[in-house]
Amino acid sequence: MTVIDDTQTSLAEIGTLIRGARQNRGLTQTQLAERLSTSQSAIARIEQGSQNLSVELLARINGALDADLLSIGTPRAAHLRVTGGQQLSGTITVKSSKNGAVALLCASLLNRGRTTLRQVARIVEVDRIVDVLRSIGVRATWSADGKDLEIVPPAELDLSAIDEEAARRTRSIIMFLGPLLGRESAFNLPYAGGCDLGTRTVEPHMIALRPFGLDVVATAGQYEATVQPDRPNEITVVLTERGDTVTENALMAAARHPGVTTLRNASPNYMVQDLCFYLELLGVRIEGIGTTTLRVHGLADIDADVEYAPGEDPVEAMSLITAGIVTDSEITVARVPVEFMEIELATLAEMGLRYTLSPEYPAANGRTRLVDVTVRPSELQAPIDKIHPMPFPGLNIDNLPFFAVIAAAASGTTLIHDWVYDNRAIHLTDLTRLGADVRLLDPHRLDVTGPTRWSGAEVSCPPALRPAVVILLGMLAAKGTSVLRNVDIIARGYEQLQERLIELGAQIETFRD
Ligand SMILES: CC(=O)N[C@H]1[C@@H](OP(=O)(O)OP(=O)(O)OC[C@H]2O[C@@H](n3ccc(=O)[nH]c3=O)[C@H](O)[C@@H]2O)O[C@H](CO)[C@@H](O)[C@@H]1O
Ligand SMILES: C=C(OP(=O)(O)O)C(=O)O
Repeated sequence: MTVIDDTQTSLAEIGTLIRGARQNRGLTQTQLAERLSTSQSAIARIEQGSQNLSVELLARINGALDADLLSIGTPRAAHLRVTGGQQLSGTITVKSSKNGAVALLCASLLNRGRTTLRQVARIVEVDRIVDVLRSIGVRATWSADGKDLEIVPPAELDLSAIDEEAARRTRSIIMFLGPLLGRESAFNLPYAGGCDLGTRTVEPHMIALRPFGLDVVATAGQYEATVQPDRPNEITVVLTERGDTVTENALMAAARHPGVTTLRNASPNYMVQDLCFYLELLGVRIEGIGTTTLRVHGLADIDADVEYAPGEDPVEAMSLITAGIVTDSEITVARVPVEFMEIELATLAEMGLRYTLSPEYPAANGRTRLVDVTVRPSELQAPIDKIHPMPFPGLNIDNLPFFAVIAAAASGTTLIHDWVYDNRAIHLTDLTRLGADVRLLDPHRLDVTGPTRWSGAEVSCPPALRPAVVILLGMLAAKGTSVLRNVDIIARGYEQLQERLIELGAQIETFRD
C-alpha cells in the first residue's frame, strides 16, 4: 500500500517532521539512511518532501527514530520505564520557552511582513498553534535544521478553514482574539482547551478587549466575535486579573490600535516581556516593559521583516534544577533566565540547597539575563513559611509543583499553597505512590513531609503538564524501577526531555503498547 498525499505540502510537512526528529536524535542523514538501509540522497528527498512514502517505510522511519511521528491508525501511547536512584552529572541547557513561543506565534498575525523566530522549542504546544496558523492560510516554514520558524501571514486569512481540533487542544488559541480584532470585523474561534487544571475563566480577556471594540458571544463550542470600528484615540485598560495571556491579548490589540493604550495591572512576566521585545522590533513603542503599567503606541499597519529569539524558559530551568536536587546530584543547568528564577532560587537557598551561579550573560534576544546554575548534593530542610506563587516577580505558579517533590526530599513539613489553580495540587498527590508523604488539606493546599524513602511504582501520568514532570522526577529519585504511563503530555511543553535527562545519566526507556 502506498500513501500518496493529495498535495505536495503534506509530503513537505512529513519531511519536516522527519528532519526535526532526526536532528533531535543527533543523527545525520547518512546515519538515518544506514538504519533504514537506504541512501543519504533518499533521506534528503524524503525530508524535502519530494518522495512518496509507503506505509512500510513510514513504520521503519518511526522505528529508526524511536518516534511516533507518523502513526497509521490509532496512535500508540508512550510510556517510560525509569530506573531511579541514580545520580546525574554533567550540563543540561535550558531551551526557549513554550509560553513565549505561543505568544509570538499569535503575535505574528499582527505583521504583514515575515517574522522569523529563532531557536523555537520543538514542542507539541507550538505544533498546535502552527497547525492552526497554517489552516487559516499562514505560511509557517521550519528552517532546514528544524530550529527556526519563518511565518508569513496571507493578505486575507481564511478563518472558515480553521483547524478546530488543533485549536481546541490549546488554551492559547484565546490569544488569536487580540491580533484578529485588528484585522477582521467579525470572526469565530473554537473554545480554548488545555491541561486539566480546573476552571480557567476567559472573562478577563473579554473585559480587556472590550475597549478595542470587541464583543464576544459564546455559542455552542465557539466564540462569535464582532468588532466595532470606532474607538477613541486614547484607550485605558484596567486588567481585572494580572494574567499573562490576558496582558498579551491586550498588548496585541494595542499594537494595531493607532493611538496610545495604557494597560494597568499588566503582567510583567517573561512571556509578556518576550512579546514586548518582538512588538518593539515591529515598530510599536512600549513604555514600562517589565512593570505593571504599559503604555503602547500602536500602529495602524505593520509590515516589517523581523527576526526574534524567544527567551529561555524559567519553568524548564526549574524542572532541570529539580532533577539535580531530587537525585542528590551535582549538575549544571545552563542558560537559566535568572530574573525569572530569583524567588525560586532564594527559597531553595533557605531550604539549604548548595548552588553556585556563573556570571550573567545575555540571551540571544539581547534582553534576557542568563546564568548557569550548578546545584550540589545538599541536606534540605522544610522552609519555615509556606511556599506560594504570586504574579511576577513572585514565585512562578508553573514552578510551584516542583516544590512538592523538592519538599518531599527535605526534612520536615512544607506547606504548599496553590491559590491559582483548582486542580493542579490534587495531581501532586500522585507522589504518594512513590512513597512521599503528601497530604491534601484542601484543593489548594498540600502538606509535604520528608525526607522520603522513595520507592518505584507504576503511575499513570497526570493529565497536566507540570505534575506529569514532577512525577517523572520523583521516579528518578526512587530506587528501583518505575513506570510512568501515557507520557505524551510532557511533549506539550518540553523538547526531548527524556532524551536530555538520559544524557545526564538518567536511566529512562520509552516503550509503547
Ligand atoms: C500560555 C501561557 O502563557 N500560559 C501561562 C499563563 O496562562 P494564562 O494567562 O492563560 O493563565 P490564566 O488566565 O488561566 O490564569 C491562571 C489562573 O490564575 C488566576 N489568576 C491569575 C492572575 C490573577 O491576578 N489572579 C488570578 O486569580 C486565573 O483566574 C486562573 O484561574 O499564565 C499562567 C499563570 O501564570 C501560567 O500557569 C500559564 O503557563
Ligand atoms: C499551565 C500551563 O500552561 P498553559 O497555559 O499552556 O496551559 C503550564 O505551562 O504549566
